[in-house]
Amino acid sequence: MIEARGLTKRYGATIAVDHASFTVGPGRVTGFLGPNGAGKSTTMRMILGLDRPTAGDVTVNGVHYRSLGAPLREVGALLDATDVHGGRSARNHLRCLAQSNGLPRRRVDEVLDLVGLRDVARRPVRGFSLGMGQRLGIAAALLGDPGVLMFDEPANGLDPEGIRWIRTLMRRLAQEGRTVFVSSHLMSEMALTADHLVVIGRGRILADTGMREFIDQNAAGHVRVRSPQLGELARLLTSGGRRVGDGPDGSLLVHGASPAEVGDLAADHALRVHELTLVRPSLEEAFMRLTGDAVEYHAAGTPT
Ligand SMILES: Nc1ncnc2c1ncn2[C@@H]1O[C@H](COP(=O)(O)OP(=O)(O)OP(=O)(O)O)[C@@H](O)[C@H]1O
Repeated sequence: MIEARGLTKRYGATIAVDHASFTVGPGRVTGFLGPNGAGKSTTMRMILGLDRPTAGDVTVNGVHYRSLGAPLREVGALLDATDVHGGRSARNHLRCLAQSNGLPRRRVDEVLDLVGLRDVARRPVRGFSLGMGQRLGIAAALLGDPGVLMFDEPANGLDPEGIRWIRTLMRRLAQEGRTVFVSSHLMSEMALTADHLVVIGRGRILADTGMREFIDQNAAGHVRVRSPQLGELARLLTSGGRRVGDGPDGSLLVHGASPAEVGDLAADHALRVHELTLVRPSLEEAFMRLTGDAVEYHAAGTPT
């Protein structure tokens, strides 16, 4: 369990994290979302005692990270996977970590197996690809078999198979009852992985809610219709106060009506319908709606 109360971090005139209060509970994957510069890494660094809060407080299992007796047994974290001595082999890197944290040596081979690095365990880390480096970082996070895990952009550099692997791993860790807190900019991936979301924008917590609720509260779905009499159906819909737009491949997108309402209207006027699909809103749409005002850097021509 991670608990933040009024957590605040200032860097000079910049407020990186602004009175953030949230709880990350066990047994589920909690996604940590926010635009670039929103304060995610700063928050994670404060959880791990790497940055000192300007105000407020954050604890892991009720204790400040710096007060934990055996930190790696309580919290495993992947923050910056490149932060490894390049001349060492993967196995030696993990052995050093195990030794300095009083963890059993046999655990090193267990985690190497777990992340699929056993075959390259003797190779110097400097020759590792980005994806192999991510796996090694994850192995280090798992070394102490901790109940709380934090991953900052874990899918960074992973290929599709690797992305699926990390998703399955995180879900399994949560099913085992662990607290899993993960930041990512990959919305479609997050939609498949997280049960719960904490969303931050310009340092402030904008949402702390379940995945389904978050999407439903922040975006609306629409109905996709195909009909050989689409023009007529569109006229009926707009005169009834519905908003319509052009969809892909000559379909019509109807906003503010259910499939049943569109189907009934068509039937009432003897119009043939070839497709009637409810298109649910995506996490990406909901995220963009909520954080639109909190985005610091927009590319020219990007709708806000
Ligand atoms: N050491 C620092 N000194 C000064 N400002 C900092 C420092 N670290 C972070 N900041 C600022 O704090 C804000 C939050 O940064 P942070 O890296 O936490 O955001 P983030 O959500 O992790 O972003 P990203 O998604 O781009 O990784 C930014 O405005 C950043 O420039």
